[in-house]
Amino acid sequence: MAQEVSNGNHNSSAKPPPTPSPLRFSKFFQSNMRILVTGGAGFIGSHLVDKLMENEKNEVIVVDNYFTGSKDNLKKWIGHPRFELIRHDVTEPLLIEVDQIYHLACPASPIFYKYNPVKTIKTNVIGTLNMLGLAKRVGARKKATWGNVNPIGVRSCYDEGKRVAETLMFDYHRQHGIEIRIARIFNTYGPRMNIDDGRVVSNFIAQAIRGEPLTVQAPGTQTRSFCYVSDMVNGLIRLMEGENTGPINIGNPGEFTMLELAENVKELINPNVEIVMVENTPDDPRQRKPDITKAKELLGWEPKIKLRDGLPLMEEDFRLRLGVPGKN
Ligand SMILES: NC(=O)c1ccc[n+]([C@@H]2O[C@H](COP(=O)([O-])OP(=O)(O)OC[C@H]3O[C@@H](n4cnc5c(N)ncnc54)[C@H](O)[C@@H]3O)[C@@H](O)[C@H]2O)c1
Ligand SMILES: O=C(O)[C@H]1O[C@H](OP(=O)(O)OP(=O)(O)OC[C@H]2O[C@@H](n3ccc(=O)[nH]c3=O)[C@H](O)[C@@H]2O)[C@H](O)[C@@H](O)[C@@H]1O
Repeated sequence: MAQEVSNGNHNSSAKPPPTPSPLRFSKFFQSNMRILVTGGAGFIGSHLVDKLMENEKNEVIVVDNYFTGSKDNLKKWIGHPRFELIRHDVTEPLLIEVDQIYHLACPASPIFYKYNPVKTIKTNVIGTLNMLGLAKRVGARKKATWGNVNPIGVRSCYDEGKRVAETLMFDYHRQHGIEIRIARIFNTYGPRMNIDDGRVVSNFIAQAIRGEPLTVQAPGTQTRSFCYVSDMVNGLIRLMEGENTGPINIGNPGEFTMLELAENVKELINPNVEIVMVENTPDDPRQRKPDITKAKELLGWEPKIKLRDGLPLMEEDFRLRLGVPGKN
C-alpha cells in the first residue's frame, strides 16, 4: 500500500482536517473487500470461495480456465450479486480491480500436471508473474502456494514452477513493496476432489464405493499427511488476514503409510474390498509430513479434523457423483 511521505515542513496556518461525515458508518459508505480467487473452480479454491462468501462484506471473483476445475463446484454462487466467474487463463494478463488475491490456479494432481508439463510450468511462472503484476498495479495483497525437488524429473514442472513462483513473490515484495503471503500446502482431501485424477484419497474412496480393489502403489510404506479441506481453507484465510508473509506450512501432521490409508478406507467405506499392490510412478516422495510449528505459533492455527473423521465426510459426495446409492 502506498503511503504519503511527510517532508517535515508543517504549515501551522494549514486548515484543520474536515470533520468526518456522520454517514461514514452507514452501510453505503463501507466498501466491500473484493477478493480474487484464481483456480476457484477447483477443489480447494471452491471450498475457499464458499467460506469467503459467508462474509457479507466480501465480493468474490473467480478466474479459472476449467482445465481441472468445474463450474459445478461453484453452482450455488452463480448469479449471486457478490459473486463473479470469469473464464480466463492466468498465463494471459488480467486487468481487474481487487483488494486481495488468492492465487491457486495450477493443476495439482500429478497425472494432470504431467499431462502438459510445459503448460504447468507456464501456469506457475507466467501465471504468478501476471498475478503479481496485477497486485502491483492495484496494491492488492497476494497469497500463493507451493508444493516440494529434482530439477529434471517428471514432477519438476510442478515442483520447480512452485519454487520460482515463491522467488517471484519475494522479489516483488522486496522490489515493489507488494504485500505477500506464502502458504506451503500439504496433501489435502475432501468432497469435490476430481474422481479420476489419480490422487490417492479420491482413488481409494471411489474404488471402495465401486467395490473395486484399492490400488496401493509399491512399496505401500511411503507416507503422506492428509489435511481435511475445511481445515486447509481456515489456515489459508488465517494466513491472509495475519501479518506474516510466510512461507508457512499448512497441513495436517498426522502421518500414514499408503497401506494404512487403504486399511482405513476399507474399514470405514467398504469392508468387502480387496487391497492390491500395483506399480508406482517415478520420483514418488517416500515421506511427507508438515512441521506446523510456525502455523501454530504465528497464526494460532492447527487442523481439527482427524483422517478417520474426514474420510466418511467424502462418501456422500462421491456416491452422488458416481451414481452409487448408499448402503442404507
Ligand atoms: N490438493 C492438494 O493436495 C495440494 C497440495 C499442494 C499444493 N496444492 C496447490 O493448491 C492449489 C489448488 O489445488 P487443488 O487441489 O484445488 O487443484 P485443482 O486442480 O482442483 O484446482 C486447480 C484449479 O486451477 C485451474 N487452473 C489450472 N490451470 C489454470 C490456468 N492456466 N489458468 C486458470 N486456471 C487454471 C483449474 O481449472 C482448477 O480449477 C494448486 O496451486 C496446487 O498446486 C494442492
Ligand atoms: O505438493 C505436491 O508435490 C503434490 O503432492 C500431492 O502429490 P502426491 O503426494 O504424490 O499425491 P497422490 O498422487 O495422491 O499420491 C500419494 C501417495 O499415494 C500413492 N498412491 C496413489 C494413487 C493410488 O491409487 N495408490 C497409491 O498408493 C502414491 O504412490 C503416493 O505415494 C498432491 O496430490 C498434489 O496436489 C500436490 O501438489
